[in-house]
Amino acid sequence: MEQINNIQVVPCTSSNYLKPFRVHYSQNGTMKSWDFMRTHDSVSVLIFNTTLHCFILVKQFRPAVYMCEWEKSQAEETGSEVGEVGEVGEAAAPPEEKGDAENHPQLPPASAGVTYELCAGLVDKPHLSLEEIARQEVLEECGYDVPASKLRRITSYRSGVGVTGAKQTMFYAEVSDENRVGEGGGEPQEGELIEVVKVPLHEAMNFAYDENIPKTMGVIFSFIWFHSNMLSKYKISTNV
Ligand SMILES: Nc1ncnc2c1ncn2[C@@H]1O[C@H](COP(=O)(O)OP(=O)(O)O[C@H]2O[C@H](CO)[C@@H](O)[C@H](O)[C@H]2O)[C@@H](O)[C@H]1O
Ligand SMILES: [Mg+2]
Repeated sequence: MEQINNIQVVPCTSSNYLKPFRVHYSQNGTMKSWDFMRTHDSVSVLIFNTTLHCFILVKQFRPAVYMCEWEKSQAEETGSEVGEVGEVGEAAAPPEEKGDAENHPQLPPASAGVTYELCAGLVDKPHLSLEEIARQEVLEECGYDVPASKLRRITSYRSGVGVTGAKQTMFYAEVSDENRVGEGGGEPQEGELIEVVKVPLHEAMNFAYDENIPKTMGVIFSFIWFHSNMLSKYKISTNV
């Protein structure tokens, strides 16, 4: 269980991960503007362990998810509406007054910010192919060593079309226990704290649609993709 405290929200004035802009443009003769964020593209990987017949997901604390819950709890506490974007910063009091779960048991538990996700990573190394980046993420986050050539491209899509428009490319990797070379868990020097989670194949569809399990769209889509494309290969032993 994560322990989150000393929360402090400050304006983000420069970042290696995102840059906000406003674009003005003319569409069919009408002047318009749009606020957007430049971010990195990304890769994600559906990992299926053929020895254990389970999917390998990662589970991690996501500050952005937690802050949505945090803002909701602040609004409930003060009786105000959940604010406009930007008000999180204004509502945030210094940590000694507000940001500490011990003094403020009404703060959401850390688990409110933990999500189940596909193994994924940012495309931030221009000299590497998407497959090579995906391979590294599988190794670092989940501890399986699979050659880039064994990664099968499922598809790509735009994530966050209203705000970032970034492209994510999804891969499928079949692994076995023999490919397991470590614990995974992410790169500690990058501050990554990742838990590797197994979802048995026969539980996957219930998992996908269970709204009590916080997860990304990638998990849901990829489980359905597996169901319609790969299931026949594994059907006999799973009775699905
Ligand atoms: N906004 C941010 N602020 C501060 N530090 C940050 C940051 N974004 C990344 N980092 C740092 O970069 C490290 C590496 O992150 P990854 O490359 O694994 O991407 P991540 O899995 O977070 O996003 C992947 O997964 C999520 C969820 O699926 C997708 O939204 C995303 O596009 C995909 O790359 C993080 O552990 C953190 O240290
Ligand atoms: Mg990641």
